[in-house]
Amino acid sequence: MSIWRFYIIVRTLLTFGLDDLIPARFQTWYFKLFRGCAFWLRNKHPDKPVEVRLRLALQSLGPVFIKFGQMLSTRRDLLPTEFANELTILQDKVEAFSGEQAKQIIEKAWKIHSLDTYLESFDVEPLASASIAQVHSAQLYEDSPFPHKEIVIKVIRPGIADTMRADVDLMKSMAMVLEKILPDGKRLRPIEVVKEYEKTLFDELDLMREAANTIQLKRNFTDSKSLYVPTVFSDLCRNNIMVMERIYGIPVGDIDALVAQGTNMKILAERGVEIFFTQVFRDSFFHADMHPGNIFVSHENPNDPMYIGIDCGIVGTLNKDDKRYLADNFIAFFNRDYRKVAELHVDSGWVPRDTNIEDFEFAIRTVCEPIFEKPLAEISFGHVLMNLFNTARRFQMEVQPQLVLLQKTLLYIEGLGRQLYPQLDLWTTAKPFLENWVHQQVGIPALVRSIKENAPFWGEKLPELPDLVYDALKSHQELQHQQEALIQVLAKNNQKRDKLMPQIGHIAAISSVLVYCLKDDIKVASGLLLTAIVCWSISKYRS
Ligand SMILES: Nc1ncnc2c1ncn2[C@@H]1O[C@H](COP(=O)(O)OP(=O)(O)OP(=O)(O)O)[C@@H](O)[C@H]1O
Repeated sequence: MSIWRFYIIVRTLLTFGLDDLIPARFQTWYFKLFRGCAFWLRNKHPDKPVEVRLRLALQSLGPVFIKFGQMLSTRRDLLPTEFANELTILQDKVEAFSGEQAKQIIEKAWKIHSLDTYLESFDVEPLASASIAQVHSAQLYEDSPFPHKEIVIKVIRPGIADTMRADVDLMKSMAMVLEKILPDGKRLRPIEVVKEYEKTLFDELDLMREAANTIQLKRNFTDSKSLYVPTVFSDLCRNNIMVMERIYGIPVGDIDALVAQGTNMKILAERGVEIFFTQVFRDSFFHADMHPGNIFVSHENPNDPMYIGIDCGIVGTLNKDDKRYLADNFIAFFNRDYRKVAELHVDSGWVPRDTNIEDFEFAIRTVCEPIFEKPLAEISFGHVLMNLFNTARRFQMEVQPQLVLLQKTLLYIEGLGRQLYPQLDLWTTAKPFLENWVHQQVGIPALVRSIKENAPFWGEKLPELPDLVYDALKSHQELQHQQEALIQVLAKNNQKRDKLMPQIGHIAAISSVLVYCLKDDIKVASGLLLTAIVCWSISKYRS
């Protein structure tokens, strides 16, 4: 851990007066003494509210803290609303690194001496520069084996992995301290929050992963009229480099340009919601970094507009249970059946079995009923989900990260849809997707689907079937032989046992006569005679 970096962080936090966030009872006399002596670390922004100071401090601490703040802004269960609102406006602005350096990184990754080997030209001026990577445009040779000449190359910022590692380690240490000193430390789980963040952050560093995600998304939307995903040239991709077709479109946030080219805004807004629900309920694979910088609209066919999606660094995947959870809850919600929502949570084991259903139902009703004061068309699914998660967490539900990612994406999509077309009726657009999915899960369609799903397995096993039948018949025959042999052995044993009984009977009868004649003992003689009678009777009964 770098002492200097630690000092910078402490200095930033103090000069933005964030020690105000430490509860009074933890502001010990030695802390106050230190604070008083450190005159060069005075709060330089006393006029600003503390949430604004927090945002500015994170902004000045660089990419790792900026992205952390952005992630925290979606955790309204952990942060007060004014803090969460403020953190949503954190900007990921960083200075570009030199184009020459980008060239060297690419040459090293491709193991070539000069980019001329593959590229006709390379634009040293970056197209865009973000905290983790920078994007350059380039042109391939006319006769290159790749399908597009105009390409972009995304290059990971040099040294960023080390900076991120050092910052995340420092964050973890701070989280440990916070968990101990904050009165609400146990509930806020700062260590877990940082670990969750660490995973997302380091995933973004691997561009092979992003390339694979992009290829998957493109495959899912092959021949789609709604979404185009640029082609990735996987042969040229490396962990720190990604090469893809260059796309030309209107950034989705540029409403004026969209209107100017005569885009049908209603269809565009509806398609955004449709694409999202198709990804969730059909593909179980969704783009989870839907900020406006990653979404473009094609110049072609403005009346039948098509989106272009880039940057699949963060994607979410859902399993069957997650989808069931979403569909069942949404439908119960829109029927305002809070009891059902509570029961679903308990029956499925999402909240502990001993949860008081009435309390849970009441808590959900309290947060959701005000949402339904609005007309159905204006309701935000994202807010419904957010309120549900926050309530469920109070009842000890561990909300899975993929569901949090989905809820965040949903908020983006809804915001975007309403920005494009304020009258967008979300419920009408989304309902068919939910109902269709639920319909697919029960009854005949579910049976047909299950047969379809298992068909490849049976198709694979079918050629082996005659051999399997032959083997089964053969072993049945062998078993029959073994069974017959066994019956014979048992029959022999039974014969022996059948002879034994009368013999014992005879011996007992003779002994009875002898005992009576020689010993004159009537009791023993009668006992032996009785034994003889029993043995004869048994052998008689068996035969
Ligand atoms: N295939 C492409 N064609 C044209 N421009 C592109 C392409 N890919 C990326 N860009 C440009 O580069 C910008 C940044 O790309 P991208 O979002 O992939 O990078 P990033 O480092 O993940 O950025 P951020 O974290 O801000 O999303 C885009 O907003 C877009 O302007």
